[in-house]
Amino acid sequence: MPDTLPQSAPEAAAGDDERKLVMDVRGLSKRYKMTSPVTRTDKDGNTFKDTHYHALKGVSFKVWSGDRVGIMGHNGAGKSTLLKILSRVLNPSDGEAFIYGRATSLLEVGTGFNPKMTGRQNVYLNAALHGLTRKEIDRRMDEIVAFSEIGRFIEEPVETYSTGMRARLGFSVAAHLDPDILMLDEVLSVGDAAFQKKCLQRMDEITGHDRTLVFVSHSTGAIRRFCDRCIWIDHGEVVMDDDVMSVTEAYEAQMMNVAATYQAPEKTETKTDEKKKDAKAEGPKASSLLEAEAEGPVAELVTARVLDDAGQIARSVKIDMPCAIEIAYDVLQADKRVEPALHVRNEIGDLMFVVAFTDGDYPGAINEPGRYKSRAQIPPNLLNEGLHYVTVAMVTADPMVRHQSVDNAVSFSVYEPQGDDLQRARGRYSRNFPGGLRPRMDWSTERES
Ligand SMILES: Nc1ncnc2c1ncn2[C@@H]1O[C@H](COP(=O)(O)OP(=O)(O)OP(=O)(O)O)[C@@H](O)[C@H]1O
Repeated sequence: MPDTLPQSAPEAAAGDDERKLVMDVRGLSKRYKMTSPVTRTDKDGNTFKDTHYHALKGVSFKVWSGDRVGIMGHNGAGKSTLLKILSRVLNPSDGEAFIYGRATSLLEVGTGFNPKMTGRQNVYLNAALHGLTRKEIDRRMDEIVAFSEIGRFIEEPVETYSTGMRARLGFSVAAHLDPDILMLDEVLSVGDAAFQKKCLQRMDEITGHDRTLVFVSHSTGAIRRFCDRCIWIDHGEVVMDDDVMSVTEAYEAQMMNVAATYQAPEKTETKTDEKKKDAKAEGPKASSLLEAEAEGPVAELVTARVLDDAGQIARSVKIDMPCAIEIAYDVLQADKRVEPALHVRNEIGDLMFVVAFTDGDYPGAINEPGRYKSRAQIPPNLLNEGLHYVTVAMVTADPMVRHQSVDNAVSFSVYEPQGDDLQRARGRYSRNFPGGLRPRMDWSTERES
């Protein structure tokens, strides 16, 4: 049980990979002492009083130079505890974490500020603590101050700074220390995503292909934007460690119920009341809003799928690519003119848009019984980043009656791929876009004078 974390362990400095091993985390555990004990059951079924909270339970992983590792998990999963241990702010109860190379954690830099000293003095102090000589600091000082956007406040004591200003200066120092490994906790950068991006761009500049990033976040969008690998921590344990898309998709499926496919439940010969009760059970809710119920159902959704631009089922779609909602449905009565409709909501339930049925191949609408398949394409550069839930409705026109509505039948997340392709709707705006939509408009500009 080590009291301190060694900065390096010589026997493991070279990895079995072509790239260098920069972080070797072996069986890290952390138990916090609690004021009130909890009752637990051991594997033999015996109960006992435990005065510790097990925030991390045997976490192991390796990081190689150039990895950009996202660490994600629910509130209280143990992410910050892990980062604190890696930053040597906290000792583990068990296990070891070897770090090879110069690691900088925003956690250390930001929290290391002396409130009575000016911003400038703190930059000297912190950079010196990280091994920079006075000359090196002098050379970088102007850049650090400019990058932090602190302006003349750099001569004021840090205790007069807002939380955001303190975080910006912390970022700026961290980003100018030329670290081999940069560790960031998104929680500390709340409020200014532009700055976060700037810091990561700076990482790219200074470390080129050997950059290593460990980035803690709740946001699958941020992790996808900045990382290529992701470790999912749940209740203090690593549940998945893989490429960023596989892990974030699995996380969204489990934690946010994202499901790109819907299959109608098997039909049973139950009474209408029981059917309604069934519909309230888990999963997408199917409700029959039936004026025509006496005549039996008019149309029923059978399947729904979210497809990417290659026609594959997709739980996540790139913001600058089209995707499609494909539905199969049974029309059960003649001469009803069935028209499917889609309602798309974002993750906080705001209605983004409603799509009516405008398929020109069926000008007279669908009025023959049978199974139909329709596909509606959502254009690229329309939806904002984040989760989207699609409700599918079966409607008849003249008069307008909604016969079935399957709430949140399918869902998917829109994400922005990495890179700086200005064809995307982002332009040069680096913050998270407010608003439900993020359309790319065709601008035209003429010089008038
Ligand atoms: N000093 C402490 N004493 C006791 N329990 C603690 C302490 N610090 C953290 N914990 C507990 O350990 C667990 C993990 O906390 P941690 O901050 O690492 O989680 P997290 O994944 O970073 O959460 P969040 O996403 O909310 O920031 C939580 O249940 C928390 O209440």
